[in-house]
Amino acid sequence: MPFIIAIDGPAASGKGTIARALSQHFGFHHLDTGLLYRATGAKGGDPVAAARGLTPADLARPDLRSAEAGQAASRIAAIPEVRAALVAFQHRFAAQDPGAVLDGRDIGTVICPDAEVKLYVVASDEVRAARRAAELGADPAQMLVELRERDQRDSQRATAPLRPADDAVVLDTSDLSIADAISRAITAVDLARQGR
Ligand SMILES: Nc1ncnc2c1ncn2[C@@H]1O[C@H](COP(=O)(O)OP(=O)(O)OP(=O)(O)O)[C@@H](O)[C@H]1O
Ligand SMILES: Nc1ccn([C@@H]2O[C@H](COP(=O)(O)O)[C@@H](O)[C@H]2O)c(=O)n1
Repeated sequence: MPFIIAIDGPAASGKGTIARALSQHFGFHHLDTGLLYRATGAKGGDPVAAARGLTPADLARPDLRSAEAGQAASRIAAIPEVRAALVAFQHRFAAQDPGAVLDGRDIGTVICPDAEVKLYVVASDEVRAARRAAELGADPAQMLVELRERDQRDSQRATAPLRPADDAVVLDTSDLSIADAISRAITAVDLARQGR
């Protein structure tokens, strides 16, 4: 049975950074599920058809990390048929040996509710905005508005809203260096592997 690590949390909290590090440390596959929604939103046209027809080339578009692509993703992610179209791909990905790390908004609650480890990564709004602004070369105040708008939409939608699974370990990275955040995540996974 593959070992599954589910990582969820609000925008720019550090999910992807931790997920990449865990996948390298444990030799697991990694899927940034936000990319599926970003690519769907960026395609334009009917979002349900776009989600059903996603190709590897769509996922490799160079413009997917922008704030605009994030907002477009968040809007189409509220459509239940879009989410349904992306489930099978995520399940296939998670089924790979020896294990997989998936990060997103509904991994521990909807996509992989039986994941061996569930992390819910958070950081204060201001810290997240500052980090994302530094990454994109953008204005922190503008980023704060953008992230809050996206978080609100993601957590208030009816289907698969952003929320921690009941059995998730909450990891607040506000005052943690990247190395310390990764180290805590590795410890959480090591504990779960010992108990397997
Ligand atoms: N603990 C940390 N300390 C400082 N910077 C960090 C930390 N964790 C992540 N970062 C930086 O913050 C930014 C956002 O991190 P990351 O992309 O991992 O977040 P995310 O939750 O995956 O975002 P998204 O929801 O948009 O996919 C990146 O520039 C990353 O390098
Ligand atoms: N499992 C997921 C992953 C992402 N979303 C939506 O996509 C947006 C972009 O995600 P990033 O992780 O790249 O920031 C995000 O704001 C969500 O609306 C999702 O719904 N479920």
